[in-house]
Amino acid sequence: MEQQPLSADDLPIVNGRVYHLDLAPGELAREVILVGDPDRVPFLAGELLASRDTDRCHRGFHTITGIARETARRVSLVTSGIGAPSTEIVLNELAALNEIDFATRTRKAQFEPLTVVRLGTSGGLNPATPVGTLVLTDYAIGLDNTGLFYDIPLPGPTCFVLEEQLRTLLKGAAAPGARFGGRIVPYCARSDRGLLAALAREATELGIPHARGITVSSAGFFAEQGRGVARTGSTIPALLDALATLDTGKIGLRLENMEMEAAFVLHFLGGLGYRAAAVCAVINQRQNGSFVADFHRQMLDGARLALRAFRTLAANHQPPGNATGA
Ligand SMILES: O=P(O)(O)O[C@H]1O[C@H](CO)[C@@H](O)[C@H]1O
Ligand SMILES: O=c1cc[nH]c(=O)[nH]1
Repeated sequence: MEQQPLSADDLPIVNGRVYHLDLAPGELAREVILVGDPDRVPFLAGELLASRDTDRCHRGFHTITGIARETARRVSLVTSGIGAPSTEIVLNELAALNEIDFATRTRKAQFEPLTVVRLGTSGGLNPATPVGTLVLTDYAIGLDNTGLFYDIPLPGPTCFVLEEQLRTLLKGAAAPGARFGGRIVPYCARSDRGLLAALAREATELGIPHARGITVSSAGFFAEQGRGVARTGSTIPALLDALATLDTGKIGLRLENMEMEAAFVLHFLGGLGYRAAAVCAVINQRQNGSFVADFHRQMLDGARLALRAFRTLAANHQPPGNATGA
């Protein structure tokens, strides 16, 4: 059946470029490092790229594409902005750049999957994991509702168990009489297994302090992460204490960190059949209140892991591996 072209409203394209990122299709590499902070893009580009072919900045979304010095492979450094709603816009536009023929506004008959590593900062939930550690996300629990608008099958039975455990925990921890108690719906996603394994191997090989575990992706930074700064009430004031009691049982993984984008990235890109994983530095310990503001070293380490993992996957011609299994 012939495809209906996407309308100008479905996919806004201005002067041949996607509306928010201001990128044209040839300006995106198939391998992407996605960071929250736009300033991280020129920093990583300056440290890691031998040359650049694209440098665009629009609405705070900075993108630089070029050749990585260490791997001689083309990579795009892309800004997600903060949180799932901003990330949703960015990932849809990346997918459109990869899949849509801008001349006909129809989906190409064939396209290669993107490989995306989210590289960010996070708050530590496991007191045994020191500040400065890179957490490689095995599973991510989304507490934003952006992910719920994408009806993507469960990636496996472990995600089912984690969703149930978190749903029960959040419902039980809500403040008595809270208007929205029991109405925060968690969803679970996981990193591409091949990409995660490659990142872990590289981290071990390079001697970079790292841990693997579960990441909680919140809808905001303050009440959504258990910070009681505002003068309003909170639906789950004891969120951190509640999370600390979670026993994932047989799964054997701990909650390691809390940030704001990983779950949506893994959920959405996994649903497209793309490869995605998340690497986030622990920059503070939520249990003891510490916070460090200089994490350049960790961002460089994380980006190197991603570049090297991209090279390994390409050498092995490994297809995305998130659709089946646990
Ligand atoms: O360092 P980035 O990638 O922005 O990630 C973390 O930092 C921001 C909050 O300070 C959120 O985006 C959170 O996910
Ligand atoms: O505590 C933290 C630290 C970084 N990013 C977050 O979202 N939370």
